[in-house]
Amino acid sequence: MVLAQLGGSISRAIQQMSNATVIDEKALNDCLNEITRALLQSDVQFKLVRDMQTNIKKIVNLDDLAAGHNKRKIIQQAIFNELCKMLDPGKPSFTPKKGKTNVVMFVGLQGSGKTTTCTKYAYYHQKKGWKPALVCADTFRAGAFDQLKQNATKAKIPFYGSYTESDPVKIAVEGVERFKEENCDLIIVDTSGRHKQEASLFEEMRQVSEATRPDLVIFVMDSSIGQAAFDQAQAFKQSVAVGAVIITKMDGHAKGGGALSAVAATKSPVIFIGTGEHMDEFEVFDVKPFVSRLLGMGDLSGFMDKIKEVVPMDQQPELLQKLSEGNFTLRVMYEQFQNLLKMGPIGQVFSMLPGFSADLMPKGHEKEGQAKIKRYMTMMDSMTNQGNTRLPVLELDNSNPKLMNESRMMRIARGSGRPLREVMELFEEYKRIAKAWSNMKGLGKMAKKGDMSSLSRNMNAQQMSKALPPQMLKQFGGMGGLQNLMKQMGSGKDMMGMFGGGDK
Ligand SMILES: Nc1nc2c(ncn2[C@@H]2O[C@H](COP(=O)(O)OP(=O)(O)OP(=O)(O)O)[C@@H](O)[C@H]2O)c(=O)[nH]1
Repeated sequence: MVLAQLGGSISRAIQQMSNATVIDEKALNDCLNEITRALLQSDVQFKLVRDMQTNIKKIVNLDDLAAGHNKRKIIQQAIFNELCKMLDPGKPSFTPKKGKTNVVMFVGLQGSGKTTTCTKYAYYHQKKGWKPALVCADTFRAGAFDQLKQNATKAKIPFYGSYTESDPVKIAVEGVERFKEENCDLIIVDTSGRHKQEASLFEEMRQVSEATRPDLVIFVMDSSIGQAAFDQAQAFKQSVAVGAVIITKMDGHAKGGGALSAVAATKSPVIFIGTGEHMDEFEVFDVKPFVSRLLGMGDLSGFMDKIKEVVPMDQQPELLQKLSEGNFTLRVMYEQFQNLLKMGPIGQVFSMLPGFSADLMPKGHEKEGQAKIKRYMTMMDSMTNQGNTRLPVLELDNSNPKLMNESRMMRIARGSGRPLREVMELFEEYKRIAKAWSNMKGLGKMAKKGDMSSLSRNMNAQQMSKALPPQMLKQFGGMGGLQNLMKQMGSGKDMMGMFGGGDK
């Protein structure tokens, strides 16, 4: 069961309980049993699930709730809170301070994605203006240094390691010293992984940790680890002071419930998740939006954050303005293509913008996607604009598709050296994106005002579902999830409303 299915099962259990004529002990028990089953099937540790059930029962004392109390909402709130609690140990992890020396050590089993994650972590911070550096203290796996070196070179991050030295402690100390001298503010030490928990791995890890005195130890865990997650995470925690967890391969078909167990075992928060093999397939992990999404309640603020992340700062107000006007000219499309190309694989995120479907930059076919976009841009370079024509109509700034008659298309094809068929394809693509864009008009206006709750007042779920790109709608848990989210926004007060619905 992948996490999305887990969310679906929990939401269904809540829904079933809500459909009961009276919410009594039996309805509550049925609901909790259903949730327990779903969590266990997702590899969440038995004890955690049992504790969750007990806690909910303690909070929701049906006998004490006077008539008129909204029992359903109280139960729903309790479930939401308990899930958040499972993922949130209650104290934040150490946060590296920019400009100061921070040493961060990565630990985990072999193949968990540790080396890849070290580079992702470095790259993430580098993009935010940090000066990261990578030290390869993995002398166990032949090729580990080459892998780190390759990744680091690609991301232009300084690295340190050795082909001949076999003592990981020595390499770690030398590397950390070197980068301290070079004033790097984030020194990342990658350590060896082994096939399974073994004494020598833990001893080596402990020695590296003792010698380098890291400010933070991050435990990297593959999301497919299953029920073994709790014991494994705990074993690492007992040897070194694990302070944070990163879960990798969340893009796969793993059950993912092990994440919940790892948090409990290490009492450390999940700080990032890995969502692919690429350097930037790496996301900051936030508990509440994650649980909201898990329960199919969507994460609208996440969408707006993503716009902020992918669109350059100086273009954001302009983009929101254009979104709110719904006036999608070819020039707007050209500019967004430019952004998309600059971002490379992160362009996946961009596909959350209206119309910019994943088809434009399909996962695993980014190169082809980029080539197509470049071809489109070459053709658009041959369109009339202020710089290259004295004609009264500037094709690039026009949003009327009727303007593009055959003679114009032929001229563009000739000018760009591309076949007419491709120019026609470009216009089809443009019309499709422009339509999706115009549907977003309302959302753009509200986003500009910063008033998300007005969404529910001004748009119904049906309109909204049309306005959203399909993959985003999916993320909200489809039409049902969107309805729930909008109800919550309607009440706008607290998380309780997220589950929507009338009183019982
Ligand atoms: N799909 C997917 N693959 C990932 C992710 N993170 C890492 N990988 C892949 O997992 C495999 C193992 O990753 P490594 O970084 O070599 O693992 P490691 O834990 O450093 O292994 P050792 O150095 O042997 O301990 C590689 O093929 C990575 O590309 C992720 O988030 N998603």
